[in-house]
This record gives sequence, structure tokens and C-alpha cells, in this order.
Amino acid sequence: MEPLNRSTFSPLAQIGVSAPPTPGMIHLGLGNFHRAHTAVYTARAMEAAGGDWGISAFGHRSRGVVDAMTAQDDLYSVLQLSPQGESAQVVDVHRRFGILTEDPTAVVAEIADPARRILTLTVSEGGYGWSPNARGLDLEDPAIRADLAAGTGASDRSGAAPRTVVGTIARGIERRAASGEPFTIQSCDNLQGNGDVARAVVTQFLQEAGADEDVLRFAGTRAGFPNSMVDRIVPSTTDDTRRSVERLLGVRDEAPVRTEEFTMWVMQEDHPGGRPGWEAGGAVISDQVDRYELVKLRLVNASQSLLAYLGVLQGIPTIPGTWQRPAVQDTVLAQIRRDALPTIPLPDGLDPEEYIASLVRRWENVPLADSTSRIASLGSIRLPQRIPVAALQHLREGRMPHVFALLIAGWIATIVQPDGVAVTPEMEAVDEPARERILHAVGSATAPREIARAVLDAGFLGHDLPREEAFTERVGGLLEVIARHGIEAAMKDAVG
Ligand SMILES: NC(=O)c1ccc[n+]([C@@H]2O[C@H](COP(=O)([O-])OP(=O)(O)OC[C@H]3O[C@@H](n4cnc5c(N)ncnc54)[C@H](O)[C@@H]3O)[C@@H](O)[C@H]2O)c1
Ligand SMILES: O=P(O)(O)OC[C@@H](O)[C@@H](O)[C@H](O)[C@H](O)CO
Repeated sequence: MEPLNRSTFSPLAQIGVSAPPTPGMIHLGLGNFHRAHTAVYTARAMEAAGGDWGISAFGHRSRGVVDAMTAQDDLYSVLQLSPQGESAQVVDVHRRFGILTEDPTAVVAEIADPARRILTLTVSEGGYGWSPNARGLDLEDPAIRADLAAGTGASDRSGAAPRTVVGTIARGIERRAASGEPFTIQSCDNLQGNGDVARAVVTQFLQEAGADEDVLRFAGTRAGFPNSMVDRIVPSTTDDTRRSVERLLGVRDEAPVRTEEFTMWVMQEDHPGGRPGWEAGGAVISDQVDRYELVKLRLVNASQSLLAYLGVLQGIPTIPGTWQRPAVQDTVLAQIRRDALPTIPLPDGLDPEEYIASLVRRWENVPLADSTSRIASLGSIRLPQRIPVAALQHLREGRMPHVFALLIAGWIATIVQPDGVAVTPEMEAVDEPARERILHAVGSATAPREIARAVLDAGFLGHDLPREEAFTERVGGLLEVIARHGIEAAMKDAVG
């Protein structure tokens, strides 16, 4: 099979148009999501409205995608999977590549370059250096402390390269301030108020590092940090993905992405250096992004997390496979209708029943086969964005969010694996970066109620939730049911 490259790809199978040689944007976090989402909107925007909006893209650590795309003349394909069928098309908008951790100064130079007007980010919730408990920069993080100690302008002289995303952006902003050319930092991560968080960490970093007044003024007045809600399920690429692309396009692509038909991007208008006409790809400009973000985090992501823990605890490898169980459907819909929806001020014009129906179609997507262990991973980073604020709202109004309590119990069961919980291969595949700290917090406790109390009291879901004694008790009770009688019984208990 011939490799994908400029001589083998057919423009008929292309999404949008090819970008011109000089990039107008930078992207940090060249992984799967960006290539199935922002890059696709950008290719369509340039087709409809033109513009030099090619992308200079940086992976974080791994060379996999960067090397594969470089060998393929910058090209890759997007495989769209649904019960109705499959299709594959090629995207051609990336013009330069790099690896942030190998050469952070290249990113600093890119941000300083007046030809670039936007930096998009998919560096995951953990990439911002944001501490939800401190509601600011995570000053406990040794890498951030090292970047701060190096200073900003001074560190350029000392030659110490930044190690963190926020340190790199701050250094770039400092250099850009010298030219005064406006710049936008467009977060595309699943964080509530993702633009506000990006603005907060960059500004605090500059202040703590002792940046000049001119730089702080530039960051405050000439830099945009629009909030945005992004939504498209993009599971990891597998050999099946590559084989499907071969079958559909007749070429070998080493770095395709697989995704669903559904795609959504809602953003604030705050792009002082201009932006691609992303509306052409279906993006929505709105002043109600905060509402869309809540809809996304609490209906899509919180349901996905629940499905994931219910799945791994039952040894089911995929989200659609988990959804097929009737008890799971009742539990997920109960979480959506009773626990999540009442906490969300809905955006104007959004019909909740239509939205739920579209969600159900997404969970039913057997060909996409998103994996339960992908979503069950990183719970200590993902769940704080999805659950505590909504749970607290119910508790303070005198209601118990039973299914949220089950979701937390499912996460604890997956990570701590108390006696009585049958360990499945899917549970073993869950990547939880806080596992050691969670087990340390649990210490010698063996009773499920004690385990739940220890995990919540340690602040993994913030410090306000554990003050709600009844919630801790409910999580502990459900953990006990999971350990003694299994997850089916716990679902029945939570749903009533
Ligand atoms: N995959 C999806 O379905 C999806 C949907 C909506 C939003 N997102 C957002 O996109 C992010 C990335 O998802 P993906 O599917 O592309 O994942 P991925 O694993 O394919 O790529 C993630 C990228 O972020 C980088 N990264 C991870 N941790 C980092 C850190 N601490 N500092 C800097 N960079 C870091 C990785 O190295 C990689 O380049 C998610 O965390 C989420 O916020 C993903
Ligand atoms: O990407 P994260 O880390 O915020 O969460 C993992 C999944 O929930 C997420 O990737 C979803 O698939 C996505 O948010 C759907 O749009």
C-alpha cells in the first residue's frame, strides 16, 4: 500500500482547502482532538473565507504524530464513524512542526512572530498549571516554581528554557509585547471558563515572575483569551483506524484520527489579531459560552465519566457496549435529568430533550467504540471539572444527588479496589496519575465508608464537598454496595 503524501492524495477526498505556506496560527498539544476539531474548522474556514491561517503545530513530548505527519508531507486523514456508515478525508493545514519539551524556545519565537495571530491549546486540563483549590497558578508544582524562579526577561539572559506550558506562553507574550502586535490565546480544553483560566495563569505567572509594566499592560489590553466550548468525541487511534483509512482512501496513513459525525464549537468573540471564519465550519459565536460549557461538562462529560466507571467495573471495554445495558441507560439518564440538568442555566434556544436525544445517539455509536478505560483515566483531574460544583448546588438546596454520589463511588472503587470489588482488565488499564496519593490518603482503611471519607477529606474533589457530611456518607454507602453486592445493585440503589 502506498503511503499518504502529496503525490498520492486526491484533492477530491480533502476537507476544505490547503493552507498557504506561512502559518497564521500556532497550536500546542498536537494530539488527536485538535486534528479532528479545530484543524477541520480551519480548513473549512479558509475554503469559505480565505486567509493565511495555516498552523505551526507542537506536540508536547511524544514524536509520534509529528514524525508521521512530517513523513506524509504534513497530511493526515479524519475517519468519521457512525452506525450509518464511514468516510475518510484528508486535512492539509499544518505547515510546521515541533516538540514543546524538546525546544520550548521555538514556541517562544513563534509567539513573538507577528505573522502568527492566534495560539490554540489542547494541552488537557492538567496542562494549564491551574490549581482548582487555590483558584490560581499551582505554586506547589516544582516545574512552575522553576520557571518562575528563572523569571521572564532575566531568564532569557540566563538561557534557562521554560519547562511548563504557562511559562512558555508567558515568555512568548513578553517577547511579543515588544512589537505590540495583538494576539489571541484560544483554549480548546474541557475546562469551565477555559479562556478565563488561561488568562489567569498567564497573568499571574507574569506578575509573580516580575514582568515589566509594559508587558502586563500588553497582556491585559492587546491579548484576547476567549472562552470556548468544544465538543467532538475523538478516541485514540488504533490499527483498525489505519486499516479503515487504507480501505477507504487506498493509501497508508500512519497518523489518522477517528471521530464521530457530531461536532460543536461555541466561542466568545475576543480575537484582537483577527481569526479564521470558523463559522463556515459550523462554529457559533456566542455571549453565552459559560452556559454551553456547563451543558458540555455536566451532560456530555459527566455522563461519559459515569458510563466509563460503570463499564470498567463490569469489565466492558467500550462506551457503546456499556450503554447497551438497560440498567446503565436508566442510571445515566437519571444522572442527566435529576442531578445535572437542574444545575444548568440553559443557553437560549437549546432544547434539552433534543440535546439528550442527540447524546443517546452518540452513546449508541458502536463503530466509534470509544473505550471505557480512556474516559475512566485521569479522574482526579477530570472529575473536579465535572461534579463538585453541581453536587454542592443540590446539597445546599437540601437534595441528595444520588447518581453523582454513585459516579464518585465508582471512581474510588476503580482506583482503590476495596475488598469485594472484582478487578477487571479494563480497571487495570485506567491511568490515574494521583493513584499513589489516593492510596496514601486511604492508608490502612479497609471499610468502604472509611475509604470514601479518606479520599474525599484529602481534597481530591476540592475542600467544600467533604464538608457535606451526608454526601460523604452516601458515597461511602454506595461504595459498600459495590463491594458487597456489585455495581448492578449500586445502580438500583442510586436510581431508586
Ligand atoms: N479527545 C476528545 O474527545 C476531546 C474532546 C474535546 C476536548 N478535548 C480536549 O483536548 C485535550 C487533548 O485531547 P486529545 O484527545 O487530543 O489527547 P491526546 O492524548 O491525543 O493529545 C493531548 C495532547 O496534549 C498534550 N498534553 C497532555 N498533558 C499535557 C501537559 N500536562 N502539558 C502540556 N501538554 C500536555 C499531549 O502531549 C498531547 O500533545 C483534552 O484533554 C481535552 O481538554 C478532547
Ligand atoms: O478530554 P478530557 O480529558 O477533558 O476528557 C476525556 C473525554 O471526556 C473527552 O475527551 C470527551 O471525549 C470530549 O470532551 C467530547 O467532546
